[in-house]
Amino acid sequence: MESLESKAPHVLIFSLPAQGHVNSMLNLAQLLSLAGLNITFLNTDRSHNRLVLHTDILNRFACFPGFQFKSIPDGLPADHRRAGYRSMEVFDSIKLVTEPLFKEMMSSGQLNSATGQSVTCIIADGSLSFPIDVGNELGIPVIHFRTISACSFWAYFCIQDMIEAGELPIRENEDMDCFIRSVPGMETFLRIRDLPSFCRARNTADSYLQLVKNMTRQSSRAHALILNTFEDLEGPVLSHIRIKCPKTYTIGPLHAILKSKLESKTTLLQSLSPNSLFEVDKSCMVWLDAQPLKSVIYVSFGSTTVMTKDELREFWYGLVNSKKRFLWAIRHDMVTQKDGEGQIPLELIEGTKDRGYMVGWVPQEEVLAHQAIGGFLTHSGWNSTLESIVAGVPMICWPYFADQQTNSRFVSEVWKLGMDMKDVCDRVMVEKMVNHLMEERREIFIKSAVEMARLAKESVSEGGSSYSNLDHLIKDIRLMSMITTK
Ligand SMILES: O=c1ccn([C@@H]2O[C@H](COP(=O)(O)OP(=O)(O)O[C@H]3O[C@H](CO)[C@@H](O)[C@H](O)[C@H]3O)[C@@H](O)[C@H]2O)c(=O)[nH]1
Ligand SMILES: C[C@H]1CC[C@@H]2C(C(=O)O)=CO[C@@H](O)[C@@H]21
Repeated sequence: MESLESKAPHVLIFSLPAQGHVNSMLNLAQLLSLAGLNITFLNTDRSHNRLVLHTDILNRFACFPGFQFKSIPDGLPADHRRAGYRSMEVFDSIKLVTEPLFKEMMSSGQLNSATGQSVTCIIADGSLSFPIDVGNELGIPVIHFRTISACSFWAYFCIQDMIEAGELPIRENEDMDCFIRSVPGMETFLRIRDLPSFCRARNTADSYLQLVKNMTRQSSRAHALILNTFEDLEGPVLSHIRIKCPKTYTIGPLHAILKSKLESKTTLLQSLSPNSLFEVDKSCMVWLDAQPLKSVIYVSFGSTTVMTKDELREFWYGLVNSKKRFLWAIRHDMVTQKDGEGQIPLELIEGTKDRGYMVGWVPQEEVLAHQAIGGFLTHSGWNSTLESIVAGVPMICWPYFADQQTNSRFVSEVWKLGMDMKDVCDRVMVEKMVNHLMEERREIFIKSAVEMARLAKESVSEGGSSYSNLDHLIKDIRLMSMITTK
């Protein structure tokens, strides 16, 4: 006779080594820990070491007795510049080095909890498919967590259809403003230039195009799919995704749901701090305190974007010429060739002294929530987009790569939360966009930004869609730890 035996749920969470991924996966880990689940968080050695160096992460999770960090090499040399398209090289090294080690760690029990309990469920980064195979071999269910938007996930998912319809590869001299017809639900607004950047490959055999096409389809093989989004934002595209991945849990914005859960546990509120792989410089908060209400445009291109010194100069001139105040987070490795000290034109230095503040890495969530912030010039990374939405801050989008090209189209054309300046980088355009966002067209954007922020907050409050979906996910994880015995 069959009976059900209950094992305490022990979830292994495995993140890709990139800021945008580690950030949202740690937020999920904290939420599941708050719900009483035992969690092992597997990071790469480098991500783990940087988190320990730049955050209070060990302290923050110390209050959860069932929580532990583990780490694994990502196979790249320590001095590898993990920025720009070179960040994609981690997929080769993971295949070569991390994948076999992961199999070994899983089968030898090295990832068991501190009390020796084995893993009952794996939540793997949706850009890694080998954990699904390992889970299948060991009889452990695997949930994919893709840290991008539903709209870009769906565009990736349809790459094969675009190839079969002859829309990819993009032909030489193709009009980039032509609409794409083979991404269901997006026929009336998605242009070629809005496809994830990997779709710009001239050849369908391109290794990155193949990689993102294949990895995305793998999510259908997972037990479930988690997306960091909410129903009111991406409902229509989610109904297409659910045809392929029926159990799709939308539980975002994760940073907001975590904040709302922690607010009800006042003793834990201090555990709300950035999951940063970079050293956070908080000096900008003092500068922001001294700026008038909604007067500052915050500029950041995230953790991976790189740009040439010419592009940097165009942005800089555009900002200074706009005569608006600006706070600019410039990572030390963002510019591909460094300018000589003396080459910065005096008018830029003067314009910045008067109205600007530049810093390496800021506490972004705090910055966006500051009353002095009136706009965000962003690369449209998904975390940044969600953080801006929750803060009700309208955006100018300058997408760099991957999902960002699709996110920026949705921000401007579908959600009307700002403007998209993809594929253009000149000072006149930057100046014009900044003035439109901060002044001329401000009212229109603010109206939709305020409404979307309200919907986002509603979704993470008790009774909201993300709030309930998180409860369902937790129930699902608990159910998985009930194993059938003879
Ligand atoms: O000075 C800064 C700049 C950024 N951030 C934080 O860093 C994160 C950046 O994440 P995101 O906006 O998603 O950008 P990327 O770091 O570029 O993230 C990668 O991962 C994302 C999620 O998969 C993808 O959407 C992006 O395209 C991909 O580049 C956000 O939480 C920001 O709050 C800071 O704390 N301080
Ligand atoms: C390195 C990038 C390729 C795929 C990942 C991604 C995704 O589509 O999930 C988004 O941005 C990146 O960090 C990853």
